[in-house]
Amino acid sequence: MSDAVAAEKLYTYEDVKGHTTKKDLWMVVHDKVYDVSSFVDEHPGGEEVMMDVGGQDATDSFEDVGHSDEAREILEKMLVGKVKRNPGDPKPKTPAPLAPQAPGQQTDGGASVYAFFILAAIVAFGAYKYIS
Ligand code: HEM
Repeated sequence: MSDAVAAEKLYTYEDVKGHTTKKDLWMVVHDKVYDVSSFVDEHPGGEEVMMDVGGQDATDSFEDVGHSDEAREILEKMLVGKVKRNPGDPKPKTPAPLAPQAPGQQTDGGASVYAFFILAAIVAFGAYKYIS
């Protein structure tokens, strides 16, 4: 089935919950439904963790590991549809928004500027020693 067609299919959490065995394992990641049965055995992180989230929303577990782009490509190939949310179902998990930067707060950019000056001072000191 092509991704375009698969993405049109809607499944409720009730539907997803019915697929929790190793041979028939579904999970939800970012509100999309995946049939990961073919991948359980090959998962570099082991089958146990996959079984743990079978039939459930695995977004947090998947994202917490910091999976590679390759892992995401594998995931997309197993897409079977989208979640149809009913009242009481787990809330959608959207990508973590970039934290708004409070004024005066130290930023990563600030930290690297700091590191640059330290480095520059070391180089300057080295050059001074070399010359004298
Ligand atoms: C169907 C969804 C998943 C796919 C396609 C997938 C794919 C992969 C791939 C390709 C790797 C190798 C490293 C990388 O490329 O990032 C990996 C590693 C890993 N995965 Fe997953 N994964 C899935 C779900 C999960 C879930 C739900 C967990 C739960 C915690 C998990 C835990 C891990 C861990 C701990 C590793 C690291 C293994 C190691 O380096 O020793 N994965 N996964």
